[in-house]
Order: sequence, then C-alpha cells, then structure tokens
Amino acid sequence: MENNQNIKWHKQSVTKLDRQKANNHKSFVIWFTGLSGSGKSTIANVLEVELFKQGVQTFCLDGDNIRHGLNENLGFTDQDRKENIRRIAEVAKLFVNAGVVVLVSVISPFSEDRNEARKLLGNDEFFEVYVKCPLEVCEKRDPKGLYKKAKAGHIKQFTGISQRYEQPTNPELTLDTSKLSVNESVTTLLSYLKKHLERN
Ligand SMILES: Nc1ncnc2c1ncn2[C@@H]1O[C@H](COP(=O)(O)OS(=O)(=O)O)[C@@H](OP(=O)(O)O)[C@H]1O
Ligand SMILES: Nc1ncnc2c1ncn2[C@@H]1O[C@H](COP(=O)(O)OP(=O)(O)O)[C@@H](O)[C@H]1O
Repeated sequence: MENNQNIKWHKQSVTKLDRQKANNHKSFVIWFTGLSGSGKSTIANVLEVELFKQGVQTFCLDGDNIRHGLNENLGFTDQDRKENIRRIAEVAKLFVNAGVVVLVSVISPFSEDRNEARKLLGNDEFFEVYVKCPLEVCEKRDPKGLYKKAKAGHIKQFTGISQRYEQPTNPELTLDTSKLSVNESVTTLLSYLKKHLERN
C-alpha cells in the first residue's frame, strides 16, 4: 500500500524483555477456542483470578466484550469473523509486548484464522486451548438463550447450528468441559502454564 511506504517503525527503548523482567514472568497469549457455551469465558475468568493472586500481570480479551467496542462494526460472516480474529490477535500482541499474559476467549471457528494468529505471535507466545464440549451439552447449557433463538431461525450463521466450527487439530491443551469441572480445567491450565511463566 502506498501509505505504508511513508510509515517508519520507531524502535522503542523499553523492550518486551525489560517489561518481562520487571514483572518477573514471561508474557504470552492463551487462546481459548470453542463453541458458544463451551466454557471459554468462565474458565478464562477463574484462571485470571488465580494468576492475579499469584501477582501475574493479566488481561482478558473476550469476543463478546470486544464486539461492544473495537469490533462493533463486525458481524458473523466468514469475512467479519476473520477480521475480528485478526484485530484481536494484533491487540493481544500489543499486550504481550507490554509484558502481559493475555487470555483471549473467542469462538474463532476457522483453523486458518487461528493459524494466522499463531503465526503473528509465534509458537513460544501462543498457546491454543481447545475448550471442547459436545454441541448437545452447549445447547442444554445455553447460558444466553442464543441456541434457542438460532434454532428458531432468529440468529443467522450461528456457530454449530448454521455455520461450521473447525476443531483444532493440534492444540497445546484440550479441556473437555463435559467431563472436567471449572476448577479441574483451571488446575490443568495452571500446571501447564507454570513452566511457561518462568523467565530463563
Ligand atoms: N451468529 C453467531 N454465532 C456465534 N456467536 C454469536 C452469534 N451471534 C451472536 N453471538 C455471540 O457473540 C459471541 C461470539 O463472538 P466471537 O467474537 O467470539 O466470535 S468469532 O470468534 O468471531 O466467531 C458469542 O459469545 P460466546 O457465547 O461467549 O462464545 C455469542 O454470545
Ligand atoms: N465444566 C464446566 N466448565 C465450564 N463451564 C461450565 C461447566 N459446567 C457448566 N458450565 C456453565 O456453562 C456456561 C458456559 O458459558 P461461557 O463461559 O459464557 O461459555 P463461552 O464463553 O464458551 O460461550 C456457564 O454458564 C458455566 O457456568
């Protein structure tokens, strides 16, 4: 793009490593993907409380919340979901550069978009967590009444009902929330993250 030719990257004196050193832990993204109602936000929220208690600098980027502001102009077509994920990945990267552990909870139904996010962050700073839950269980939970509306035809392109969800093939972690309690999922995550938080 013509504009990009006139834009120069400014190197900043305080680096990501400086910030990680000050925080005494590494920074990275934990990317929760799964169907609506699978438990992404619930688990991310409890995990954040536990990390916060340990003195870890954290921030949650939740799809629903970000669609109230930064992404309020996006809907649920394939193209809009792609742009939603692209922006969230870019924001997550800024937080990682700021030394923060970022908990992203977004359906992110398409493998290609999740892989783009992974590429942007790099394998050392992107941990994909598949919050697995059978559609029937999500429908039964239906915490926001959205499945009921979608099945009645009132919401178009609803993930799992009228739009596809592509399961992750190689996630760092899979949490089956039809089998694990919220606390069990959080304990699994905390033990996985322990070594990743440590600075060399
Ligand atoms: N058509 C359709 N499909 C799926 N979800 C829908 C839809 N319309 C609204 N909602 C609500 O929006 C939340 C999903 O937003 P995301 O940003 O996570 O979606 S995506 O990653 O771009 O696919 C999702 O939040 P969660 O239930 O927390 O997953 C829903 O509350
Ligand atoms: N084992 C479990 N793990 C996570 N959530 C559970 C579990 N059992 C029941 N739930 C409930 O399922 C719902 C999941 O909703 P939410 O966290 O908003 O999902 P998502 O963010 O994936 O849409 C919540 O009401 C939560 O209390």
